[in-house]
Amino acid sequence: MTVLVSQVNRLRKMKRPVVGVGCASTGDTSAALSAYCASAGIPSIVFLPANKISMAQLVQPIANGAFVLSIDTDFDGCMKLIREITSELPIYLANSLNSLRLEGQKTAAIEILQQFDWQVPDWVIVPGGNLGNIYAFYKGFKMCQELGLVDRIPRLVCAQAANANPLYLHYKSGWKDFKPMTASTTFASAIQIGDPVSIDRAVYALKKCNGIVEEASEEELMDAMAQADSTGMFICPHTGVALTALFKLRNQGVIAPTDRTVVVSTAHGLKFTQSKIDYHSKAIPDMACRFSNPPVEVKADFGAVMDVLKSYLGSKSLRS
Ligand SMILES: N[C@@H](CCOP(=O)(O)O)C(=O)O
Repeated sequence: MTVLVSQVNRLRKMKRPVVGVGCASTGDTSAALSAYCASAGIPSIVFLPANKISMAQLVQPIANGAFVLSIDTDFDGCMKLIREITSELPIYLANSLNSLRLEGQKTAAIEILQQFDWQVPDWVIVPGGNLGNIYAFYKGFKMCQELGLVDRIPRLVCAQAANANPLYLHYKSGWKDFKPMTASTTFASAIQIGDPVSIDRAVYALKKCNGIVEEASEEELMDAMAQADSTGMFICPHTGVALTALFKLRNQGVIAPTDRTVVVSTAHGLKFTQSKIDYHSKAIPDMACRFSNPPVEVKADFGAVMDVLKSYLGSKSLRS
């Protein structure tokens, strides 16, 4: 996002008619846009689907002084509106159909290679909603290959929530006609997108790298998130979707035990505390919440606390 906002800053200094920068968002793009615009002193305008993003996501553009429109539609409806509005008003569109976003996003691929000392991973798994990221990763890896920094590129996996899986269905149909859909509610709310703007670029990227598309049910993604958190991470539900893809592809033998695999994590878990609390309280209808860790309620009494602790420690020593 800083690449795009820096460019807008430059355009404004050249007296080009850009009054503000706008985006439709499921919560993360809007946070980044409003922060960088606030820093640069540029007005930001964000279109958000009403009641479909977390409180922690909503508060960021509000706090950063963006003009926030909470619109009674889903992300795809917001996206359609912002495209129409930005073609009428001098507002610069910041969603990932803008190639400046992709230029910034592709640096994640370069960082992966650099952090692996230019050893190419075998697989990179990326959660997919509006689908700018999956194309940007391909573009970054391809650029490094063309520059001679690496001699091959990884196979990419795009991971979608089963409730918002137009790319997955397209892949499973053998890349026949793409059918946009109305995405259903998913805990992976940032990828609750049925009509992704970068569909053509994503398909191109996946074909070029012999890529795969996987999907995760609500239970699978929440279980994966809880399992990851129990190792000391604190991931978002979208990363849970990507981890599910890893589990599935390992189980199918597609990804081998020795394959070096990167799972891309796209948001901080603290943005999604409500769904984590609901999971650990087993408060999600029709979900077993197999890895839940509910808090134990106990009286403020020494004996009562000793009892629950002894029982807890006993279960631990039995296991070890
Ligand atoms: N998940 C995104 C959706 C918009 O995607 P973009 O990459 O086109 O900005 C968000 O957080 O808003």
